[in-house]
Amino acid sequence: MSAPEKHSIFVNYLPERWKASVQETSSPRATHCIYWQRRLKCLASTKEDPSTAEELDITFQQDDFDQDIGHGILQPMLVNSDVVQPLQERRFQLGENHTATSLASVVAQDIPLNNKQQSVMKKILAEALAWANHPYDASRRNQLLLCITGEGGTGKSQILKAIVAAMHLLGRRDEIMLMAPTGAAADMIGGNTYHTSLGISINRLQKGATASRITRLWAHKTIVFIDEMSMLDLTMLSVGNHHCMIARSLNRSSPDLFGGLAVVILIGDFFQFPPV
Ligand SMILES: Nc1ncnc2c1ncn2[C@@H]1O[C@H](COP(=O)(O)OP(=O)(O)OP(=O)(O)O)[C@@H](O)[C@H]1O
Repeated sequence: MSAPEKHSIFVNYLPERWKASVQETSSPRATHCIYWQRRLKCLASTKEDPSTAEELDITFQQDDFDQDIGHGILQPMLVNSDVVQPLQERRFQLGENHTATSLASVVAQDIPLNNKQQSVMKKILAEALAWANHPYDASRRNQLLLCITGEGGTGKSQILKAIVAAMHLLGRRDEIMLMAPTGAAADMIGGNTYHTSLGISINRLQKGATASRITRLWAHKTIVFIDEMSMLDLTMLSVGNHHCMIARSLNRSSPDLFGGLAVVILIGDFFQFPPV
């Protein structure tokens, strides 16, 4: 159908009192503009002018507006993925006597986890629960050193996300250190860079201030995640380990890694990014 034909059909469809002004214009685009302008004006004045309301009712019978939502205003609506239960509700579900298994199943309601992810998560949480409120004790401590690897998209970060959520439920989110070798990778997990977290700097003048900040940062930590591990070479890992040992005031002869934190987790895939 040609544009003028469409235009005349459209004009015929309009209420009588609008036709005159619309017919004065020859362009279909201009007609549309006038039409919508008038309708929007009518929407705003429906209450004050009953005759306009009547006319609108007739016009809207062939329209795709949903009048139930009130004056055609679009309302924000929740979709399924937005319906996340409030923290308090999840804590109530969890109860006082929680275990790693019950904690994992509560978290899995919001963050889907497959069997492998769940078992890794339970292992980490069991350790975190066992060491809650315990000061470092080298004679008792058996560090959990974990390496989570797999191709991109296999759900490694999902485990991290679930652990953070679980610790948040327990009110122990602050006990997790999240770091990655680059700013972009650190951003992805809501953490800091490896260098910032461990005070690794080439600027010697800042050393004193950095040392006290790092000591405070690493106090009362239970779990450390190092994401994108393939981007760290052995030297950088060793430097980080050394800085952490100092920050946590660990005896230098101790065989424990990363300041003797209960859980040390490296995540990544050696087939992805090489050391930076
Ligand atoms: N068990 C699961 N059920 C449903 N979706 C999942 C599950 N595990 C992970 N996903 C989804 O799959 C996608 C990839 O997961 P994730 O980012 O954890 O992979 P990854 O192994 O960390 O990838 P990369 O190495 O690229 O960072 C994400 O959108 C995540 O939400």
